Amino acid sequence: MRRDDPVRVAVLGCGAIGSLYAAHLARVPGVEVWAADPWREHVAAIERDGLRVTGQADFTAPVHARTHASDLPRCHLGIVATKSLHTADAVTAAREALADAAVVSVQNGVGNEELIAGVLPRVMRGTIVTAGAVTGPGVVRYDAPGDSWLGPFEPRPAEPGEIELLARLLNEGGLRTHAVADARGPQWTKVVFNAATSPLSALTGLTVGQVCTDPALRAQVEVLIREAAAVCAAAGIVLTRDPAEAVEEAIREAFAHKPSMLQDVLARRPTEIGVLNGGIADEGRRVGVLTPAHDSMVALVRGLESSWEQA
Ligand SMILES: NC(=O)C1=CN([C@@H]2O[C@H](COP(=O)(O)OP(=O)(O)OC[C@H]3O[C@@H](n4cnc5c(N)ncnc54)[C@H](OP(=O)(O)O)[C@@H]3O)[C@@H](O)[C@H]2O)C=CC1
Ligand SMILES: CC(C)(CO)C(=O)C(=O)O
Repeated sequence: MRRDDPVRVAVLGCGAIGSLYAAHLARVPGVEVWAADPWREHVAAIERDGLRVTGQADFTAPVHARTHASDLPRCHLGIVATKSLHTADAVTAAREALADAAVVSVQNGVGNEELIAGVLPRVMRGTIVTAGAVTGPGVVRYDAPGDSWLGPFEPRPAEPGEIELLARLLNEGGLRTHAVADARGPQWTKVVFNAATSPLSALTGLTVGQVCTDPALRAQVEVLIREAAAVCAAAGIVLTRDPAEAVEEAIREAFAHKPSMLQDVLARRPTEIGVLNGGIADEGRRVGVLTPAHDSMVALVRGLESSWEQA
């Protein structure tokens, strides 16, 4: 990269999270953001009017958008922000644009980095607590701020300088981000929180704050946390914060947010239950810890999904 060249960042999946990260990065001088998303009206609106952020921030940023990742130029950095079910397709379609890029997953759950590394050379683990939802073509509502953590994906790591560069650009754009040497702790800490709260929201229709403040549901949240924490302990994964603290923070900062799994249920899309509670259950089997509560969540959410096919 020459000194005066823009830093080009590709964003794959320009939904809630892709839009928030694309818009914040696009307002950093010297950064050019290219988003790929199949939704034609959204892409057309972004190209025409820019990407508008409402809610916790209010600005519009110039983002290039395309419906096909094969139309993106060569980029230095990539952000994968599709749902996990679409990770493999998204990176495969973007393989030319990202052939020499360092690429991060900002998705929830486990297993996305492995899929990205199956196609692309240098990968980062990313964990984000930022929350939002797309409210119409070209517009994303920023529901709750939150830190992001970026670190190497051990089998095919991005270079430390690339991780620091992306963290610096996100910080300059207004999203507080930490470059860390080992991102597994933050990632599993978020997985535990999501797996303890998102399926309960998805099954009841309640926001994250409502789930965490309803005494009966909160008791289930605690059971799910205890089971997941036992799996992490047996697997040698060190959580970076007490999940109970994350629950309190969600009540304070994101009370009215509908978790992305609830957004999926409301839109009758397949959820990420398999990479959240399913990921914990798989790890539990690997290390010999039973996970009946997470198994129940997987069965219930999968049952809900299959009811749509049968309706
Ligand atoms: N929403 C939130 O507040 C949070 C979400 N997350 C995580 O972030 C990730 C993204 O979630 P979210 O932004 O909510 O999801 P959205 O559904 O809002 O956005 C995903 C976007 O990716 C698009 N897409 C699907 N397939 C492809 C493809 N092959 N190439 C490019 N784009 C594609 C989707 O289009 P289409 O709809 O047509 O399929 C959609 O527009 C998930 O892992 C989620 O768990 C993490 C923290 C908070
Ligand atoms: C923002 C948060 C933490 C809410 O549960 C989330 O990860 C999601 O919506 O999936």
